[in-house]
Amino acid sequence: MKSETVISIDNVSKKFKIYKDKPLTMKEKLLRLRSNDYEDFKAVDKISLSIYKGETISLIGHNGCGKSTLLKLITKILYPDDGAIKVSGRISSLIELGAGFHPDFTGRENIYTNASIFGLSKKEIDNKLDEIIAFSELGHFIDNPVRTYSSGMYMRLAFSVAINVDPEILIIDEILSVGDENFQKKCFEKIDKFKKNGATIVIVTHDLGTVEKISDRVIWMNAGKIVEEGKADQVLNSYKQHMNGKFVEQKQIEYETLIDSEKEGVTSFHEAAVHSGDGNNWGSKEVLITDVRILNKNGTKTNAVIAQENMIIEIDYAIDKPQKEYIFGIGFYNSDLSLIYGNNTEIDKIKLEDLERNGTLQFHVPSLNLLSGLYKLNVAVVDETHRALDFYKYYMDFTVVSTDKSIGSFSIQHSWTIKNEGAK
Ligand SMILES: Nc1ncnc2c1ncn2[C@@H]1O[C@H](COP(=O)(O)OP(=O)(O)OP(=O)(O)O)[C@@H](O)[C@H]1O
Repeated sequence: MKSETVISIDNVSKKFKIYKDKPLTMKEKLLRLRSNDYEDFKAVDKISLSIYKGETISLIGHNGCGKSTLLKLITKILYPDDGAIKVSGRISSLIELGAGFHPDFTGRENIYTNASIFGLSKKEIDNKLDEIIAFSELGHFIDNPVRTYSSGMYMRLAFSVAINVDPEILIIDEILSVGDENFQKKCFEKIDKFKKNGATIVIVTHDLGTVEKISDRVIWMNAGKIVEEGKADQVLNSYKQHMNGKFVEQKQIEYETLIDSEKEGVTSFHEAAVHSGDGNNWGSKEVLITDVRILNKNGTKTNAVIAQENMIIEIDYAIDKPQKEYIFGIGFYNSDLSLIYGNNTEIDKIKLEDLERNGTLQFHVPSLNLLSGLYKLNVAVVDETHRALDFYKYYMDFTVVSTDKSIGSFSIQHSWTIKNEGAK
């Protein structure tokens, strides 16, 4: 594959100005009510990359990491502050679609002006016209001014032109937002044809399924830099793990904010369960569950955990009336409210007889085998006859994020093999 380099990006940087307090109105400008202070922000930071003829490359990364800026630098919509980009071959881009359309011209007229921007002669456009119109599915609307088009119609026309000019290099930014499902399917078929004909494709999309399907190489960007590049499954796996970590971090912040507001008098999960009167808490109260926490692998209280990591459920209790024996239990429910896992100290043959008046029990999970989703936690203490002392149904919700995309609730270690020889 590593044949001819068609796009060479050499130590390229692009910065934008971020205004701290930009004057907005004339009055603010005249009276200098706000400063015009700004900071330089590097959207693309010293990137070097060679893209080879016939490769399909996907750029991935979270919002604002510089993917679109890099595409715009390749297509010369923007120019780098530093470094150099060399492109060899006819390039067509599906970014800023329809930017060159004149609103008063008809769709047909705009095809001519737009396709000529891509370097096609009048004759070449004549030959392609029917194909472009048919692809756009605009029918007789093609002879109406484009200002009368819906945004979807406008995009379809722009897309049809860009994709039908036989580019050697195709640059695509989030095409999945163009048109309905059938139109998108058609676009993908067309892209597939390009690929088979040896065109080079650079695509930006958040649709990781598409990335996995079409890419020869994936480039993961963060804060204007390349974090990792390589084969799709390898880079996507690192990226998904990173994104799961970010998701959990965000959840953690939300959770901590919630805990802070609880301190300020907002009802806790625990109190809510007791006082809601919706039947989620019952028991004789001779033994009380006073608090329950989920701790992540760092020992931090949380309501979001990463699959395959260590998790601990801590249960604080207070004994009002001592019992002959205590059985503590937990249960996990999925979002359909089906019990997916339950365990208690009796099942595990742990006899709890002479407990301190106040104490804490820990339920250790060295590697949580749940799939991504929202789960509910039940916690209970009962006596040796299973009489409820304190029983919480749905004590709290917790989120699990997993890189395993299997369906259901549990991750199961598995492999697929195919046995051909001798199979009947
Ligand atoms: N013309 C501009 N002026 C100022 N800042 C800009 C400009 N264009 C982009 N930026 C900033 O540069 C950063 C990178 O933007 P870019 O559009 O390249 O990100 P992206 O990775 O494509 O994001 P997304 O996935 O949301 O499309 C962002 O912080 C954005 O706000």
